[in-house]
Amino acid sequence: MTVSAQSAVYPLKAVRRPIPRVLSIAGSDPSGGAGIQADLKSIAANGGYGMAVITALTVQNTQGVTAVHVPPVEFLRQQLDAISDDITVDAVKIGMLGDAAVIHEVRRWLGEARPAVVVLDPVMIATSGDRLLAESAETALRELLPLADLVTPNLPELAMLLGEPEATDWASALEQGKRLAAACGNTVLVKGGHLQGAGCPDALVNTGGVLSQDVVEFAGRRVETRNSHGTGCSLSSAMATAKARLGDWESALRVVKPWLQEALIQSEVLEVGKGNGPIHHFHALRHALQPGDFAVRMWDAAQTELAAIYGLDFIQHLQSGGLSEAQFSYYLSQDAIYLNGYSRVLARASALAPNETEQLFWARGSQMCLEVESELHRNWLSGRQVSGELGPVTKAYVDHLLAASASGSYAVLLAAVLPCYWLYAEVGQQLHHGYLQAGASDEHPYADWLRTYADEAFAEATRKAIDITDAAAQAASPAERAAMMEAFAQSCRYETAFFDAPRLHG
Ligand SMILES: Nc1ncnc2c1ncn2[C@@H]1O[C@H](COP(=O)(O)OP(=O)(O)O)[C@@H](O)[C@H]1O
Ligand SMILES: Cc1ncc(COP(=O)(O)OP(=O)(O)O)c(N)n1
Repeated sequence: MTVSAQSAVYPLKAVRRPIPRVLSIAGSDPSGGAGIQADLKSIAANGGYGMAVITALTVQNTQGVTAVHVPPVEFLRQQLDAISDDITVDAVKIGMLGDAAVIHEVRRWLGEARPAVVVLDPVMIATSGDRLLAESAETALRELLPLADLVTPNLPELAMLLGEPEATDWASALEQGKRLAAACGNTVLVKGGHLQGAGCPDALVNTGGVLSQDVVEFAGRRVETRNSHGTGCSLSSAMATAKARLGDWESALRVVKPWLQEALIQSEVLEVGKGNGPIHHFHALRHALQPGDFAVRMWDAAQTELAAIYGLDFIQHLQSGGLSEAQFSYYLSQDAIYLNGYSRVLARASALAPNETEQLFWARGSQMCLEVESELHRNWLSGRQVSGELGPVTKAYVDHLLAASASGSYAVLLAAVLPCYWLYAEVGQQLHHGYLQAGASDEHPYADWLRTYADEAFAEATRKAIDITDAAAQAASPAERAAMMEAFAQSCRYETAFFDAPRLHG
């Protein structure tokens, strides 16, 4: 028996360039939405290493192009040679070329360097209507087309290259795509961006049998936005990158089209310029959570429940002293039962803790719950007429905590236990403050209880519990963070229900 490079049971894909080295030969857009600036972002966002040789400088923003400067072609050639003499170029994207001299120089270089993948975006006129290619250079550009593997004209460019009127419907656009592909002997990416309607399709067209069929269509929804500056540049450089990574044009467009669609959808967050703004190339990048960020999110999520708690009869009557003895006793008895369950859950947090400091913190919390429970029985419940039966809210709350503890996620468990620290400490401070402001009378029937709320040790433990939960969120995956928020919000709701339970069940 021999060991084979291929698995007999699993068809391994051929190894391709994991991070392709992609060169953009294009003009500069100082506003960053199109040209080489867009290409470099697009290449990086699609998993490539980007390089750029600048053909022309434009004076441009989101409102249009006001000037173009084409540097000497000798200097362009030096840049191209500097790259190909040193670096293996896995794919090239060609964009704005400016004039015929630049086109000839790029053509000569392509003939010598022979990069494996060449995508040509035949940039002629910007969406703003400004010329990016001298009229006299159109013939030279047509002659360059056969040197590309993929050509990506928009509909006005497709018409111009064929010398035909611009297509106004998708079927005619595809027919034009076929004619151009046949004439150039390569693949044409026909783009539906300039059509009207709710859809925005694209299609790969090749009449030479290279694709799975002559026309491979990719449906897409039109995004309602003005921010389409540089979509053509971004698409062509993304295609060059994805082709080098994935091996064929169809696989490439299958990943690039949804990426571009999302970049258009998310473009609003960038707020760049007063005209046609850029797309959001890095929409998939989530910013790393900073210390304190998750605590803020939890605090925001707790606001509705805190407001509800402050509005409860139980809290207002506890504050004023008008709370019935029966309701207060019910609350104390359920608190004692709850603390016993809560203690077990904190012991589980201690067992899951990643380090000794946190292990000790939760173990101390667990022990403290049992001490407070026995204190409740010794000092507050003895002599009171209470049933000691498990109430429905207490049961539901403890069941929720046990479920979080059974999830096996330390972070989710902490998010579930935190409201009992945080909301209780907040409510306690408010009640204590109100009691002091009202004169801290010894005559208040719940004076002894209200005084216990000012416990600084508990406030300190709460701050520590928030810090630990916040740090656990930083280490958690996005899905785990979502589960944390869910667990936290549910416990907040139970905190409200717990304070309201004496009214309903007491
Ligand atoms: N409003 C839009 N919604 C969704 N996709 C769009 C939109 N505008 C353009 N696209 C996509 O952007 C890419 C570039 O299209 P197009 O606008 O036709 O080219 P260019 O930017 O070269 O003028 C294509 O994949 C097209 O489908
Ligand atoms: C420097 C530069 N190159 C190309 C373009 C055209 O960009 P494109 O992606 O074709 O689309 P619009 O920006 O015209 O919508 C450009 N503007 N600048």
